[in-house]
Amino acid sequence: MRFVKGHGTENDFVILPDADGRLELGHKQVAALCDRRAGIGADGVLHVVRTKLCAEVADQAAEAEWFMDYRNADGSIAEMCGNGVRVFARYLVDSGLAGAGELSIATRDGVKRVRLGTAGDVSVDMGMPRVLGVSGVNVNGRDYQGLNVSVGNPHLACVIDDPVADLDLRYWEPDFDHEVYPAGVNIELLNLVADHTVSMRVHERGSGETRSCGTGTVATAVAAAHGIGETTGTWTVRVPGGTLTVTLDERTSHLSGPAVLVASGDYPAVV
Ligand SMILES: N[C@@H](CCC[C@H](N)C(=O)O)C(=O)O
Repeated sequence: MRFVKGHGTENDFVILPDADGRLELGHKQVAALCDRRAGIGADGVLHVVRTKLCAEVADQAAEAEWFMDYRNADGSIAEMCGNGVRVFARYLVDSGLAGAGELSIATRDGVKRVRLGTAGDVSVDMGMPRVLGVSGVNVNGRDYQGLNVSVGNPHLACVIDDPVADLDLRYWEPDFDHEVYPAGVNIELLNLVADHTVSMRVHERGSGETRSCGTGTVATAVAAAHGIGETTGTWTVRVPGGTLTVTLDERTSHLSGPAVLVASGDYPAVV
């Protein structure tokens, strides 16, 4: 099975080209591919398949030839992945499946418009994030409150006073409100570190702590802006794997940053 490996600010993905929709990807297969010791290793899988072949998104086929069928490292399915869609676009262009410049990609959260810049950056129109209320989470005995933000997928973004760099999240099993988040949640913990600049750590649903999360940085920007009484503006979000830029306006949000392909090869079998 052919694969390509890529990442966006070290949120890393196994890309599986499957133009004709022949691959049958189950939870176990995805988890085996993403295993960092026994597999290729990644935070998730980007299955590249023609939109018209997938019933769940076939209505997007007129606008977007390719569907980003995203899976978390544990094999679970998510609606959207902000870094994933940027890496997916990089793959389509570098492999000749799409022309450079702007392109549309089908996702479970609808068609996303992506633009490849000349300096290696990839930007995506993430749509209008929705603030759904407030909720709480316990981190190693400390209770934090945050904003419940939908960026197509669910987030709890908490502005906290404790420095995020000092948090020990190695054995953390997020303790969140299951009535608010019946399908699980991605949790962002953030500090304001300068004007419109935040440091963020994230625990992703289905993948654990990752070094970056695109939808998470959008939720983070929304929560940070909310904390200072704003709803629009440009935010720099520092994550363990690099830096992303989020712009919020009255209609939508944009996410921008690097997206690179680092390896390709043949994987012997999908177990
Ligand atoms: N890393 C992604 C988000 C991937 C999906 C998430 N774990 C979920 O289950 O909702 C991003 O860059 O947005």
